[in-house]
Amino acid sequence: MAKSVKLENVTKTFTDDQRKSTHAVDHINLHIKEGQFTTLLGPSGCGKTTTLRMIAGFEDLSEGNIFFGDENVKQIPANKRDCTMVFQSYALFPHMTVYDNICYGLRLKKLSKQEIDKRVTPIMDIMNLHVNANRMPNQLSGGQQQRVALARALVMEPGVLLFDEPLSNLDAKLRITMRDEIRRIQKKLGITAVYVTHDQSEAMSLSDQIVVMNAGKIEQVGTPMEIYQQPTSKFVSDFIGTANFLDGKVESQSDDMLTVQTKDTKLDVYQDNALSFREGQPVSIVVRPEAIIIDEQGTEKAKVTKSVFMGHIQEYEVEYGGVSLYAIVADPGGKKTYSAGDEVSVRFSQQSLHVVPAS
Ligand SMILES: Nc1ncnc2c1ncn2[C@@H]1O[C@H](COP(=O)(O)OP(=O)(O)OP(=O)(O)O)[C@@H](O)[C@H]1O
Repeated sequence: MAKSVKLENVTKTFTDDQRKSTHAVDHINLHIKEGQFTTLLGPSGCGKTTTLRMIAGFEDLSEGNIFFGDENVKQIPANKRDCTMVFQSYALFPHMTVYDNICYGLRLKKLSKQEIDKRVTPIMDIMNLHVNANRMPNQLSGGQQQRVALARALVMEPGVLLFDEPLSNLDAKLRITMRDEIRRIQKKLGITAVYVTHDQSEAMSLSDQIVVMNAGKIEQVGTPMEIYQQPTSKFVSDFIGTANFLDGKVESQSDDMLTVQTKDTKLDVYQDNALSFREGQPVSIVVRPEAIIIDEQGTEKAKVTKSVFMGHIQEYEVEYGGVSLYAIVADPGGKKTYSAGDEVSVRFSQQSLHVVPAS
């Protein structure tokens, strides 16, 4: 049965031979609801794998507690925890057939042959693995091997399913197919999933909840849309999607509206997340590339420095008030396009602007 996962003040400090300490994970708190797909996302070294390994029980906690449902699992060894991990390296047994690999954990649990068949057959159906049942892992493609690894984890019916960058050894196209498959099966079976990746598009497409980590701490937790549209820091805005920043100071605020004075202009920005600001505070306006309207009708003058036709979009770089802005125009066919050197004006689609603290 799917279980919730709660991390309470979880900390991991590694100490090397020279007694130098690394705070890999630094007092994090997180709640993952049962049946939810949560992704830990962040740059290399931010602590995502260490967090996942602590949930799995492969790594002891330096401080804090981890709960599966109401049960504190801190003292429970990995092989006794109600969770299974799918690894980047597949970790299949090379001398066993696909079927035997998938059954391995159930045989260890001493389930009868009928019980094993009852669990394995539907999973092999879902994952389209029957044709390969008698093959050895080295006779399979990378994608097929990862499917076997996933099936082997699923038949255990774990309370929590953990994924450590499971798709990073696959080519780009197969990664997309497999991630769709993982999401479909996770939803169908209602499993609680915790997934580690540094690939933002993977995180966006898979997750109910994204946890953005930076230097051992959690920067922000939210749905993919919240993380993209209402980032709470420059780090998150820059890490998820592409962001331009216009620096300025809060001039005034009322209810859900902030007026920000930048070097060249004054912009009103809706602010609908938990951040609060004071007048005079240095801030940055996050401007997504698709929020920039380029034409000749506005008063804010800019100069095109780069223009690239990409088929479905036109990419621009424009020089505006000493800042280089990256802009994209969707569906450029039929719209006027501009070339490097053209004088244009820029406007910003107000709905897509967002304010974060300057640092
Ligand atoms: N066994 C260890 N001993 C010492 N330091 C470690 C150990 N494992 C991880 N670290 C350090 O802890 C920090 C977090 O590492 P972690 O592997 O959790 O990051 P990550 O976000 O998963 O990175 P990546 O995407 O590169 O795998 C890093 O600074 C790393 O060097």
